[in-house]
Amino acid sequence: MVEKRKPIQVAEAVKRVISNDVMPQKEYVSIEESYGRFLAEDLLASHDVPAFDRSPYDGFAIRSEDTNAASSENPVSFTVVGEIGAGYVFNEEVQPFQVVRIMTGAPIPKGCDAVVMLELTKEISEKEILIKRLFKKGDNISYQGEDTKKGTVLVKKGTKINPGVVALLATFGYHEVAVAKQPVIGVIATGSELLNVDEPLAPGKIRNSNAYMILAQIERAGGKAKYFGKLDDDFDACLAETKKALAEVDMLITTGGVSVGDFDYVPAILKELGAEVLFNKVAMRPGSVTTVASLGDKMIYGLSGNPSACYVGFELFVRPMLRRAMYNAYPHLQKVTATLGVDFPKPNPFMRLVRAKVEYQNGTLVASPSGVDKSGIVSSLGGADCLLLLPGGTRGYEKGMTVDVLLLEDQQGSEWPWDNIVASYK
Ligand SMILES: Nc1nc2c(c(=O)[nH]1)N[C@H]1C(S)=C(S)[C@@H](COP(=O)(O)OP(=O)(O)OC[C@H]3O[C@@H](n4cnc5c(N)ncnc54)[C@H](O)[C@@H]3O)O[C@H]1N2
Ligand code: MOO
Ligand SMILES: [Mg+2]
Repeated sequence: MVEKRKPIQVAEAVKRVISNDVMPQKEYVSIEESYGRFLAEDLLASHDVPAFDRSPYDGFAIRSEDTNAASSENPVSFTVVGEIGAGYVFNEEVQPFQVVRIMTGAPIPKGCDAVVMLELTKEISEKEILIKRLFKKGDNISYQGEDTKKGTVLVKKGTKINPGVVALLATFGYHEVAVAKQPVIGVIATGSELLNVDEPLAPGKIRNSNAYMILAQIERAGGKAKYFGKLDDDFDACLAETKKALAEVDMLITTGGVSVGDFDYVPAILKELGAEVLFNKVAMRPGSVTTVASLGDKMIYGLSGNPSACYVGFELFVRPMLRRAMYNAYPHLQKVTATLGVDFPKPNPFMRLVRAKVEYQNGTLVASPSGVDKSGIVSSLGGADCLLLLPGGTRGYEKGMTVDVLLLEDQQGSEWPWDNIVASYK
């Protein structure tokens, strides 16, 4: 007798997954290697920026009070007592009616409280300039700490390091950066029909696309993938490889063999391993047979063999655990609303997660499927940058309705996108 599985709602399934603990770990990498990693500590400003009052222009540092009487009819003469470029300090105190020629980025000399741009002065000689208007204290000065103050938390732990964050790390002298250790995620593809990518097609066979897709998804989410190869549908071989892989990884993904077919061995393998199955049926399309289990402190993801179902299963269930394991507080895909670009007349009792593409049309975000909406489809994946969320129900969807979408390429993420998914805002 075929096993009858009871579907649970998507939100409940995700909840069951993330109720498992993760143990983020820290390691240090050089700043050159930090791009794309996740911060393991808050990024603190270790000093004021700027660290000293400085000139934002090429010009002359002045004592503003000396310009009180200056006007175009009454230009005031100043003596140039020195010159400093960025990186140098003028060490004497500037006296009345003296100025220092100063370049952008150089520290304001003692006694001065304003800067006059070169263009606003008249140079009589190397030693004398004229100023024809009044300047106030603070004119053209970048004050110490105006960019940021010592002790400010500039970037939170768990944030993905982008080029701007790298600039901050460098600014504050973090040449060794505390980043989250990348969780190692094992991948096993199962299926006697699977060919290697470099093999020619043969009757009944297909190339193994899921394994490589998952390796890329792991990398996109920030993890480290470890590929254990493809296996024939053979219980003993699959069990042995699963055991071996589990010993070497933080989490394990298998693809294929999770349904109720004669050669779908994943459920029996989980049983044999003594893993606790969190669910084996989710009220979603594609990916309804997605099975997730835990064994000790490790998660085992039995993703479907159907490419679209496999893809969706990763983004919903693996990605949040991976991101949490890198201190990230927004581990789920970011949810936004968009206008539905096409009709979906056929009702579905399960929530549909349609591989789709978002684009701006006259300033409005419009989401349209990136290909045929079936679980076994691979071609829709290439153009997908979001998943349209169409909750299950008795009615279809019309073009123009406002719907929720999950963004696949966004880095901000979401704390929890699964509340208030509305069937249609109309
Ligand atoms: N009687 C039932 N049959 C099926 C059910 C069901 O509930 N009752 N569920 C269907 C659904 S939904 C899905 S999804 C699939 C899930 O199948 P499995 O996870 O068991 O995967 P396989 O049977 O191994 O393969 C399914 C399909 O995917 C192709 N495949 C497998 N691995 C790969 C790979 N690495 N790269 C590319 N394509 C792959 C495979 O050739 C099959 O075509 O079950 C339904 N059946
Ligand atoms: O799990 Mo299947 O992908 O619902 O088609
Ligand atoms: Mg199957």
